[in-house]
Parts: sequence; structure tokens; C-alpha cells
Amino acid sequence: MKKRIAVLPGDGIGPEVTQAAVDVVKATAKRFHHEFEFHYAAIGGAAYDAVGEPLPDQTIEVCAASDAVLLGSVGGPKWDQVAPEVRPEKSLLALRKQFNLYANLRPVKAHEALQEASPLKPEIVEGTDFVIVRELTGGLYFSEPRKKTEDSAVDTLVYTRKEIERIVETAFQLARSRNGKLTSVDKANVLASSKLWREIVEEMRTGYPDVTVEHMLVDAAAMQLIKEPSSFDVIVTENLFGDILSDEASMITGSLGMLPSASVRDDSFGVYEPIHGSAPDIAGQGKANPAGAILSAAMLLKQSFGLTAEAQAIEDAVERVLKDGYTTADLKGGRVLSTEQWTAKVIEELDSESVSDSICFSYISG
Ligand SMILES: NC(=O)C1=CN([C@@H]2O[C@H](COP(=O)(O)OP(=O)(O)OC[C@H]3O[C@@H](n4cnc5c(N)ncnc54)[C@H](O)[C@@H]3O)[C@@H](O)[C@H]2O)C=CC1
Ligand SMILES: CC(C)CC(=O)C(=O)O
Ligand SMILES: [Mg+2]
Repeated sequence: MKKRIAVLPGDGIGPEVTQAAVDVVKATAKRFHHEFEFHYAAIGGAAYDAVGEPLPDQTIEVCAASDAVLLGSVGGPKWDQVAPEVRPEKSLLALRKQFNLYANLRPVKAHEALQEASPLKPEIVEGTDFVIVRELTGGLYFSEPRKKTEDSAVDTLVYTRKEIERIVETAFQLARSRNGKLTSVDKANVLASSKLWREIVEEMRTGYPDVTVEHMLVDAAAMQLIKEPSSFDVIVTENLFGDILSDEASMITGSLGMLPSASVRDDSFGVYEPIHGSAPDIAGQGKANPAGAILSAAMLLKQSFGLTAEAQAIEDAVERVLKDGYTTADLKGGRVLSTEQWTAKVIEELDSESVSDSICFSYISG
């Protein structure tokens, strides 16, 4: 298969973890005989430093001309004061809006080998396997008016019926393809937007009699995630709640660095990125955990290109590296490797899998 992937490394640890993901995709392409072209473009502070804008037209063009996008992370203190135009809404959020990527899928799967790495007890972590479906182009991060003066500040939270319906539809479909349980998280005891959200979920559930629906207020959901994470299957929620709950949920797996994500729309195009930020505190030190970025690349292959076996091969390789006890500095325990070393282990595993495949093949054919 021939495909074109845009690569937007961004800032901080973005370039480190994105390079890890690209290396793993290249190794996968070699093993499965695909031809992927990688087209790099700048975003965030890196783009601002290069051309004076955090989301240059050229970057949008590179993405538009590609089948999918791999992204690192944007922003950092270097730009916060001197260049407020590098704020995420001018780069990452603008990119999501530009390509109408309204659905952000964030799988949270506990890795058996990392049960001890989580601050939660192993018996709580065990069996955790759910997906947060976060609405990504509406709500507080986008609604107007939004302004700040010396004495007051305004943010606005708007959701239209159409925006809610399409994300809830995505979540119902996903729940149907998984274990048939949907938890809709809102704050319907207070917020008008949440009241509408809840009404729409109630209307739409009649179309999905095979899916069990529960409503949960966001504060209770934050508690339940820690108390009994294995009770969730698919969580659907609005932009801000999904952002916060997914960082919280990442610690079930042991680290913010572990979680991948897919930002998608109705066709096969998508932007794939780890859920973490640019982590300026560890940037450039080889300490970044590349698992979230690597697993995002696996999501890209599966969701945008339909390459299920290839995605599975990456996930299996990651799992085996963890099982062998190799970790990065953010994870409690294990033999700590640098970003590059840990990525090399994943690639070794991918290659060794291909050797055992060919042995198996010659055995069968012989
Ligand atoms: N998607 C994006 O590009 C996002 C960008 N940001 C931006 O990132 C900058 C830093 O934000 P923070 O609040 O510090 O959040 P952050 O997610 O960058 O980091 C939070 C903590 O987690 C650690 N961490 C994050 N990813 C890691 C990884 N892969 N491996 C090991 N440790 C990891 C960091 O070292 C830090 O201690 C800000 O400028 C923020 O606006 C924040 C969140 C998302
Ligand atoms: C700019 C932020 C909304 C990015 C973020 O934290 C996220 O998408 O998870
Ligand atoms: Mg976030």
C-alpha cells in the first residue's frame, strides 16, 4: 500500500516521541511491504520561530495533501510570555477545527506488565479497557465570546444539537462494536449545554437497544475512574471534561506518556497524537515515554489505512517490551531505558516477529 503521512513534531518532547513513532511505522512498512512517504511540517512554537506563525498555511497544505497526520505536541514556557500567539488555540485547536476533527478517541487499556507502575492497586487496575470519546471542536475551547480584561474574563460554552448528535453517534457505534456499554458524562445538574447533551443521548438510545446507557455527572465520573475503572466500556463527553478525565485516566496505566489518541471525522482522514503535552521539564533529555506516540501510530494504520494486522503487530511489540520489563523514567519500576533505546526495543520486537512469521511460513510450506 502507498500512503502519504504528514508529520508535525511540534515542540518540547514532541519531536522526540514523533521520531519514535515514525521509526516504528517505517519498520512496520518494511515488514509488511508498504510504501509510506513522510512529509514533515512545522506547528506551534517551532513554526512560530521558523516563519512567525504557529499554524502556517504550508502546514495546512501538507496535511491536506496527506492521508493522515502524526503529531507530537505544541507549546511551552519559551513562548508563553514573548509570543502569546503561540497559544494552543492558534495551532493545535485551529488545526482540529480546520479539518473538522470532531471526535477524539482515547483508549485507556491497562498493560498487565505495568500494574505495579500505576499508583492504583493492581486489583483495581486489572481488566481496565475503555475508550474516552471526547468531543473535540466545540464547547469552551471554541465558543465566543471569549475575552479577558484586567478585571474580568469571559469564556462561553456552546453546543449545538448537530455537534452533540454526531459525537454521541460515534460513541454509540463504538460501544456497539465493543461491550455494549455507554457512559455519558455531563454536568446536567447545572449546565444548560449538559441538559441538552443528556436529552439527546436519551433520544438517540432508542436507536441502540443493544447498548446499555448510563449518565454520570463529571465529578462522580472522576471519582469512579479511580474507584472502579474496569466498570467502563465507552465514555462519551464534551471537550473540556474529556480533556481532564483522560489525563486522569492515563495514570491507571502508569503514566500520561502511555496514552494514544485519534482525532477523526466522517472519512478516513485523521490526526494521531499522544494525549500528553510538550513536557518542557524533560524535553531534550531522552526521558520521554514514546509509547503514547507509537500507539497513536498504530491507531493511524488501523483507522486511516485499515491496516489491522500492522496495527496489532505494533501493539503486540509494545506489550512484549513492557513484559520484558523495559520502561522509561516516568514509569515506576522496570529497567529504565531512554526514549531511543525503548523505541529500538519495540523495533527489535517487530523484526523478531517477522523472523518467527517466516519460520512459521517455511514450516507450513515445507
Ligand atoms: N496536545 C498538546 O500539544 C498539548 C500541549 N500542552 C502544552 O504543553 C505544555 C506543558 O504542559 P503541561 O501542563 O506540563 O502538560 P504535559 O502533558 O506536557 O506534562 C505534564 C507532566 O507529565 C509529564 N509527561 C508528559 N508526557 C510525558 C511523556 N511522554 N513521558 C514522560 N513524561 C511525560 C511531564 O514531564 C510533566 O511532568 C504547555 O505549554 C501546554 O499548553 C498541554 C497539553 C496538550
Ligand atoms: C490545547 C489543549 C486543549 C490540548 C490538550 O490538552 C488536549 O487536547 O488534550
Ligand atoms: Mg489534554
